Amino acid sequence: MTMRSFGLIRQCCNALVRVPLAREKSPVSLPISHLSRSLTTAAEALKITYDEKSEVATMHLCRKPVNGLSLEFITQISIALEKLENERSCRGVIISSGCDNVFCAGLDINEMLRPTPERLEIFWKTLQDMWLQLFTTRLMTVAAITGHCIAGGCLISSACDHRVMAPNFKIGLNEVKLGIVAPFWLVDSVKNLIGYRQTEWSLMKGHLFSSEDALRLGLVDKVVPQDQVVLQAEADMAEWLQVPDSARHLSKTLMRRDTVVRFRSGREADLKTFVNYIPKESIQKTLHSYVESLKSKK
Ligand SMILES: CC/C=C\C/C=C\C/C=C\C=C\CC(=O)SCCNC(=O)CCNC(=O)[C@H](O)C(C)(C)COP(=O)(O)OP(=O)(O)OC[C@H]1O[C@@H](n2cnc3c(N)ncnc32)[C@H](O)[C@@H]1OP(=O)(O)O
Repeated sequence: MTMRSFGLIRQCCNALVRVPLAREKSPVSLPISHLSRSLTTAAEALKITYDEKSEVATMHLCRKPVNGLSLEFITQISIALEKLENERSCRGVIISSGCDNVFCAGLDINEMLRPTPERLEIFWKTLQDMWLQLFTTRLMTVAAITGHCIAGGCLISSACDHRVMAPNFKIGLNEVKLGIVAPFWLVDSVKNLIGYRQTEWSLMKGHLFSSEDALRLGLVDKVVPQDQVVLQAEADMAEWLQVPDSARHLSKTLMRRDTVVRFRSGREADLKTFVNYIPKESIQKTLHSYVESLKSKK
């Protein structure tokens, strides 16, 4: 197998000074996070490899301990996606995790705790952009879900084209448990997979589905033992790439158009809601208690 890492991407990801490169906005300077805490450096957090033979890249999320989506991390993912999208030979990307038993625990909650208004706004815009990129990319996208996949984690997996998950983990939208509400575009992308009622019910309860239930409902496409998830994702990717790229991408565009149109017309209002809602004292209290409960479960 001929593997090479994307020098350009690594280079880009290591130097996070100006963001974002994503479509639909001009670069802005980033206030450096003093809140976001991770056991990995920005350089270690995202590893991209490319297999020339299969024409498939792997985006390995390694922001320990739980791949919490901080502004810097989302920006890295966004830049990497853009680079892969522009790499003509690349036809697909597998998104995998380097965190034990966690694919992604969603947004880094620290981003929402006592945030500065400026950073909060950039954070949400960058998340919106990253989601749109992933949801509409010409690349075939497969999520290799080797662990829990919660809220923002489900944002990533549900934006992909195909999902392989390990058994006995949790997946879904639990935002209400944090006293917040998932954005409509994330809800729409989950609804596209599992239908209205299951989405409504799980959203209102903050219910996380087991891998097995997720398979039954269509929130994931396959459940295989944890040590086979990546291999299965690679095999499924190879099968998917037998379909001509442009026809596959046009079909995806056709199917996702309504969601994208709704997103584009609602994204400004969604941003306003987020930046107004998160700093509220009542929300801050609930978020704080939630973080405390995570820490005290040990
Ligand atoms: C009308 C109003 C409208 C709109 C409002 C606006 C918009 C909505 C806004 C936001 C949408 C948010 C989506 C999200 O993604 S919120 C995040 C949701 N995620 C979670 O709830 C996951 C929480 N984590 C867990 O359940 C577990 O950690 C686990 C199952 C993923 C893993 O369990 P483990 O036992 O393996 O590990 P832990 O010991 O629990 O965790 C290790 C370490 O990591 C910290 N941590 C976990 N998750 C997060 C996180 N999401 N962000 C930051 N930090 C996290 C955890 O506290 C531990 O830290 P310490 O080692 O104790 O310091």
